[in-house]
Amino acid sequence: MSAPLLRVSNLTVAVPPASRATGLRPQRMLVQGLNLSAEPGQFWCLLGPNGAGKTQLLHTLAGARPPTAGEVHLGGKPLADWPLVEQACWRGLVPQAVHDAFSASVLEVVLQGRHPHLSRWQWEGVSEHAIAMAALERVGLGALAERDVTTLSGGERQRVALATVLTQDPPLLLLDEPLAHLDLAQQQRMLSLLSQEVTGRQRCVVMSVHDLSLAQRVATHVLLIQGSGRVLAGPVAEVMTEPLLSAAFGHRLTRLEAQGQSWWLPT
Ligand SMILES: Nc1ncnc2c1ncn2[C@@H]1O[C@H](COP(=O)(O)OP(=O)(O)OP(=O)(O)O)[C@@H](O)[C@H]1O
Repeated sequence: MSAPLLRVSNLTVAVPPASRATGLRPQRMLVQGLNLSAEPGQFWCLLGPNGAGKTQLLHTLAGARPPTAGEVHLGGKPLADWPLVEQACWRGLVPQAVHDAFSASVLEVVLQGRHPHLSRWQWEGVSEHAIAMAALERVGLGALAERDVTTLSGGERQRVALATVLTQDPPLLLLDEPLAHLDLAQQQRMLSLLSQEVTGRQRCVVMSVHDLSLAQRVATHVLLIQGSGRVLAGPVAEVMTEPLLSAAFGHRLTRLEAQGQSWWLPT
């Protein structure tokens, strides 16, 4: 049997204590003892209140910060054993916000997604341009290919970040609130695009999101950060229940069924 795409064993993610006057206090546990396996064709939504640890967990899964304890395996190999360039062929991370320090065209930025696939001195060629342009068309920004990326709106920049990870085309996509700046129509468009990647191309997505109704629509599996290091990981029907979500968010949440879909409302 082949190794899972992503395997997390006994993972702990902790940050320094919240208050400065706590020199001797232990670290604050965001995630403690997490185990999970994620496979191609699965769409994981990462849920939890503000400050719960979604970003820290995604960055740990991406290898952008070391685990406090435990291990992350990618394709059967510890993350730390992957050379960085090969790691980038396996997983892509779209951070919550991107700050562009320099002017560059939108196409140049999206083309960076191909860099892990090129050898050290190789320039992007016709096929790299075609892949990058196709990704830009998919996010509806083909017409902005020549625009300076620093002139984009927040929602446009977020779609450029998605086009970049589509151009990178890793089997595992780690996305930190990729819908946050998008209007309702663009949210639907990007979600169906990501679902196509999962169901049509057997990619695996792990995406943090605050809109529970959107999560319910696409998730096959859910990671729910419950506080004090507890994280529940499992199939969507087992984790997205009224008692579990209400307890995690500290507010009563109700699921309504309408138009063949589930809608989550605070009550
Ligand atoms: N270097 C650090 N030192 C101390 N605390 C930190 C550090 N980095 C992150 N934190 C804290 O860790 C917690 C988790 O942060 P994280 O960004 O992962 O939350 P999140 O679930 O993504 O929140 P949001 O929904 O608001 O984006 C927060 O309380 C944050 O203040």
